[in-house]
Amino acid sequence: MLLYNLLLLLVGLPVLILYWLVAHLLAWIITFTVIPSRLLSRKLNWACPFIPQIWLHMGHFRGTATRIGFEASYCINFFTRLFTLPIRTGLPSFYIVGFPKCGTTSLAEHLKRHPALSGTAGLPYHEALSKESHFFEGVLGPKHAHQGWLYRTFFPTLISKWWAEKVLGVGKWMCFDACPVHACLPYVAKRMAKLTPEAKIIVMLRNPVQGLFSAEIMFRDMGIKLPWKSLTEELTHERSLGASLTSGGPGRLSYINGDDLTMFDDPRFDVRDEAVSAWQSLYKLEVEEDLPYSLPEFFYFHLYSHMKCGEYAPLIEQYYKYFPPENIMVVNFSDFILKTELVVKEVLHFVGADSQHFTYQTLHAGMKGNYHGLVMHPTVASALTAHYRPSVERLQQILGKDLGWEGFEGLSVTKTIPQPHRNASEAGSSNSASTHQTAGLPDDTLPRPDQRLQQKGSQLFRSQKGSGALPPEETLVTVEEPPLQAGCHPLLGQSAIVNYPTPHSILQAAGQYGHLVTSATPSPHLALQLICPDAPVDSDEDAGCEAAGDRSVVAGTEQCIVSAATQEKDVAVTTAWGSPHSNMTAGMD
Ligand SMILES: Nc1ncnc2c1ncn2[C@@H]1O[C@H](COP(=O)(O)OS(=O)(=O)O)[C@@H](OP(=O)(O)O)[C@H]1O
Repeated sequence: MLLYNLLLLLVGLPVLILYWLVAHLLAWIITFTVIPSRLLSRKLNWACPFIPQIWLHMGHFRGTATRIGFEASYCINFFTRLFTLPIRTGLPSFYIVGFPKCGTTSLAEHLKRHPALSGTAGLPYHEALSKESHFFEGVLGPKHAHQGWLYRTFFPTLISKWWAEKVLGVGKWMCFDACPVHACLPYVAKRMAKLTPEAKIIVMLRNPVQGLFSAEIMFRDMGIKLPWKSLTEELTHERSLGASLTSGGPGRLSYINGDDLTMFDDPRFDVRDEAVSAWQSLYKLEVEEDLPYSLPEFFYFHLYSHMKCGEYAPLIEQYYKYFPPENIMVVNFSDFILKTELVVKEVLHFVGADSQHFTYQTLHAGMKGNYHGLVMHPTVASALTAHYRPSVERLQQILGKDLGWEGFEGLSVTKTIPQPHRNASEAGSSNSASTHQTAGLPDDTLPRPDQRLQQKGSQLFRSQKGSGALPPEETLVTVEEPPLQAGCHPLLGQSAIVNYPTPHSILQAAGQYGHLVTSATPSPHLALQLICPDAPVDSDEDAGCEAAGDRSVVAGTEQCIVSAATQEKDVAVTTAWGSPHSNMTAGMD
């Protein structure tokens, strides 16, 4: 063994160094003389469309100089990595998948201090690019966000492995990607599972209201002109559920507050149909499919997407769908900042790194925001808190614990939901499906805050569990506009028992499941029903409805009864749907 190492040192190392130098030289030549470097920079600016704004903000000379320096070093770095691909064999053993502004930079910095762990091989001087690849976000172009050989270019060479394992003897070398945007993009878990089915997943979570504000502060601090009015400004036009709802336009932030469904006219929270369908279409992207060309622009420049990033539950469920639960670790930001050392050691243990070789050291908070005394306006904060309540409740139910976030007290923590599984082969995963515990939810059971509500007659409603219909005194509220393309989708033929602890949370869940027909006054007999807005009435594809035994046509729409009565605690949700709809990519080209 000693002889082998000596031989490697004397022969292998000089060869590698020579190879490294040649690769560097080539990368420099290409960067400064050839078109590919322009294309590469264009791809970077496509994936991170705010970058040009940062340069603009710096003024002409400083901006231009920074741009040249940044693009050149980015290209040199990339081409060097590309030319040394044969000695880059590692894909991540684990990921810090997100969420943004939840302490991912700090955690990554701590982990990188372990001699057996390496982050990405991106620009070493760059706080973000040295830890996050943005690969699945399409930083190498919308066509390449699934290609394993390209993904390998983001990770260190065999030299790091050899150094850690053979020279330092600190155990198995591992590399990781800590790109927090990945958790926000619902198609990513599937792609990760395909490339690295055995990988471990670390998810960091923070009070979503704080996370959203932190993101806004970061963007504004970078000089990015955000197309929405700051969250520091007061909320406009609050209306309560009632007669006025009929005149309410679609696409407003809505939430359930006490017994009221409250909506806002505030344009910041305007949720257009296209945005909703575009977001939902991301759940349906296949592993090898090209990313929608307008994805980055849509992602970074719509408050809607940033808000969606804070609705952690359906996004986290993607990971439970494609990875075994024992491979997923959830870190609460509040724990992380209070007990950093403990959490870091837990993470090291989770990923299988020996903490004997690690000495904890206090580090500065990575990506710390410059708030300049700014605070979110209280009306906005309380609206957002209320908006996120259903999703946080759901999250707590998935995790089976109270996250202790301010404004989210008193939510249910009964661990209920994730059960079914995902066919691993569909993701190309080698994991056995039976070992997977996944959310019993469809790919795109996303909260639908953008419903136009209308009073409706009780004939819309049919109770399924037990015998009868709702008690006559129940008033039914139907969401019937807009007939969103993606609103009805995907539970096709599945069924699940979901435990909703209060009638209230049913209302919330109904909001998540799509179009809602439910009682305005929650009661133990509360029921919910989903409408498939434009499923063909006589289509064969409506088998789901038939299986559920309930189907009716009202005002040209097909109704699929989704669930029936609750008896305070349990709701049998038999999902049954009409056909999912086409044109799921509305709003994106
Ligand atoms: N140790 C510690 N204590 C307190 N706060 C901490 C710590 N580590 C990270 N942070 C805060 O985490 C926020 C940055 O999160 P991320 O690194 O995930 O941001 S990013 O998505 O990568 O841009 C950012 O939050 P804000 O300052 O509120 O913006 C950091 O300050």
